[in-house]
Amino acid sequence: MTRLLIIGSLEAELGQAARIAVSRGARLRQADGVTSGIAMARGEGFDLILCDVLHDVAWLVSCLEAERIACPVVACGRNADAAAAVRAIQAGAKEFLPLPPDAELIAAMLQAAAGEADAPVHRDPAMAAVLKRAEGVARAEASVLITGESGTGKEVLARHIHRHSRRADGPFVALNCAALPEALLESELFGHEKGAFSGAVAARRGKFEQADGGTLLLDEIGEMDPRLQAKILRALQEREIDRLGGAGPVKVDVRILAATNRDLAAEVAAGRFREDLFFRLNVVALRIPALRDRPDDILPIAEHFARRYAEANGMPPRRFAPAARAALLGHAWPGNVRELENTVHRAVLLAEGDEIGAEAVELHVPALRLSSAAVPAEAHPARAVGVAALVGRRMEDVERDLILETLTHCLGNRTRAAEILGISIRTLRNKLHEYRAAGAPVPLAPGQMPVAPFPYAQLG
Ligand SMILES: Nc1ncnc2c1ncn2[C@@H]1O[C@H](COP(=O)(O)OP(=O)(O)OP(=O)(O)O)[C@@H](O)[C@H]1O
Repeated sequence: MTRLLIIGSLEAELGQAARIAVSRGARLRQADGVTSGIAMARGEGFDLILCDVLHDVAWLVSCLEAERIACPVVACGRNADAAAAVRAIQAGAKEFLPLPPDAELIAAMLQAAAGEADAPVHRDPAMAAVLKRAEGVARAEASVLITGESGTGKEVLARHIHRHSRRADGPFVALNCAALPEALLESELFGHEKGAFSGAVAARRGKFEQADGGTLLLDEIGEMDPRLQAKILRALQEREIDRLGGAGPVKVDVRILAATNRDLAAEVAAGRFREDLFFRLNVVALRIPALRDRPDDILPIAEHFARRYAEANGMPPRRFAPAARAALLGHAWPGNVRELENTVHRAVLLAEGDEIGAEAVELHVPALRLSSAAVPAEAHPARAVGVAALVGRRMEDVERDLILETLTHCLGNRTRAAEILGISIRTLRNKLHEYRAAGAPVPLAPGQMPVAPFPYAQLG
């Protein structure tokens, strides 16, 4: 069920939108203004916020960002209000919904917000077996530990489990445990009272409370520090949590799914992960195979994304030419489905003609394999590589591989890659020039067209 917050008066057209949303199964809350809307969003989780452009959409988006409340905002307004629509999109709204509302458009929006479009696409027997097992355990209440390389679809599988569970009508809440420093992660998980620490200007419910009656996915759980691991264990055992600065425990009814690309058993053996929490989470274990180990999935998933990105860019759907299919099938996909998605997205934009040809399918040589025989294949992608695996390699090779891999991850976006790497754009460009001169494949910048004969041979 999609949890929808409407900011604006429900009289007239917005009320019509609300009725359509409810008839499509959304759970609706309404706020009269941005301030009361933010207060609600702090307390409960929403999948989508619909905000009338009569209110300050830019302020709404920046408040959500400042409070790290991840929720897409769709602005809506009367048809004639084109300037307001442009302003809303510039302010960070995901889309603009013209009023009076179109029922199909609202249905599509709700579906996208609920992540329903991302039901796992599959054809390979290896993946079918994982999904069958997942559906089998979905209706139980046990915790599930989902493992797999980065980008294999662990979150997609977690949503699938939620949808097949008895909690399907409750919220699905996901939190990436690696994305926040420890102190923030703690208040994000358990919430805090007003004044619990400097900067806690208002009380806030944590993810556990937001997920009450539903499912909480703790992504990248292997990155969580031991003190928080102990708190998670207590939440699992006692079914209650303590808000930071709170007066007493709060009961929560949450099913926990955990995901990691690490080998948690090895982390336990190394003393970095609590054994008791591991056993508690690992009641059911699901391992998603790497994409290269389920080759029959490659084309169906590629076709799925080709359709989706053509539609999103207002282009007609096109098929892959035989040579493009062969190229997709022949690649090792170290970045798994995420890499395939990015590759297809780019191919849809680059392809000219009636079919998507091989020249539009840019496959990056897996950076970590460029130079080193010392790094085992399963050590890819870079995030999964322990420092020990790098021993024996030259510093400048590791640096080059890291830079190229980061750039690939950012779809060639130099600014973003430099930001992630913590270097200046100028340094990045200089290095890319060097690599290109040495014959390494440098990913194109977005919008940069490849020149024959070698699509990567571009200025950095
Ligand atoms: N079977 C699939 N069908 C359709 N889309 C998929 C499938 N598997 C993954 N995706 C898409 O690939 C991308 C990566 O998936 P997801 O975020 O679930 O991976 P992950 O394993 O959780 O990654 P990470 O380890 O980085 O957290 C997402 O955009 C997701 O929608």
